Amino acid sequence: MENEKSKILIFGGTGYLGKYMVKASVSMGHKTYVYARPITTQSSPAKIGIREEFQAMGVTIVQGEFDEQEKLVSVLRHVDVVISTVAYPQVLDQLKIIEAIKVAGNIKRFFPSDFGVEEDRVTPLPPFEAFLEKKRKIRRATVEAGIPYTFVSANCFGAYFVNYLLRPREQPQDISVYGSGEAKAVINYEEDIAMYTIKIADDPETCNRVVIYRPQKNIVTQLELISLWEKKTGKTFNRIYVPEDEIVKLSETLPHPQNIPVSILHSLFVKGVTMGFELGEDDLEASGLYPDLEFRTIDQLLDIFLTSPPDAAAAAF
Ligand SMILES: CCOC(=O)[C@H]1C[C@@H]1c1ccc(O)c(OC)c1
Repeated sequence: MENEKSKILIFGGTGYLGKYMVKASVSMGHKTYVYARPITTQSSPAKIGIREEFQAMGVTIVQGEFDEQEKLVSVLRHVDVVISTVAYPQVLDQLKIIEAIKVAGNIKRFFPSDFGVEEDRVTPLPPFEAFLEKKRKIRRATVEAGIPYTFVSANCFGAYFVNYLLRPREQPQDISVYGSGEAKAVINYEEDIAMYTIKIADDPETCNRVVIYRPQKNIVTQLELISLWEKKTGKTFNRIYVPEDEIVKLSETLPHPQNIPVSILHSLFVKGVTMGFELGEDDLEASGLYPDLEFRTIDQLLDIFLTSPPDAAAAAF
């Protein structure tokens, strides 16, 4: 039927953003599949638990590796849309997904694992540049393969960075401020990043486009974020400023991969790259696309932290 909801396959579905993506896909009525590495005796209880949770939600889990092309093609033939949220170490494995999509021939939209800064419009410190170069390689391979795509820049994951910057569970007296603390950053709650992505998946207007998630109310500086948190908690924090030249020095002296997160901090909160370019008339900005959908504001996200704080996480590099 024409307006039947797409069947969605998620790679990285048991990972940090992937879990939000799977839940959004199911809650928005899509038949949802997850391609995940086989469970082994080394698998963590959390990885096992999330699969049981997904199965209880009616998610179809297909266990396999990226180099099992026949299995990839077979599961691709059951779906319409592919969303990849694989972590950085698996970014280049997406070349195998692209090859399988070419063989399958039926995929109507592919979202490679972007979801951060708009990687084609930033020039960060070398360690982050090398990280983004791998993501750009996947974007170019997707276009080269003629696969219908949407490239998403969702900017800063809200729960991730509230935990990273404010460390609410530790209730610290001191909070680090990178650079002046006055650079603007775009911070979106992961649940909304997932919901908008699922909505975009079935929207023909967003095919072969870059979509930027930059709602006006979610643009904030570190100092504004800290002040808002002080107001909500009734606490005051010491701002411990980390000068830009110290951050740059760390990006040059720390061994790989520790030099990557410090370079990302520099881009996001010293240079303010998520607000580093004007949206042009060719750019699609998500918050204006669907009147029935709204991003939660930073204020609302901090309220969530007051009542049921999301767990802290650490990206893999
Ligand atoms: C400061 C530590 O940074 C991270 O842990 C990684 C997950 C952050 C990230 C990685 C890649 C990105 O493009 C991005 O854009 C906001 C953010």
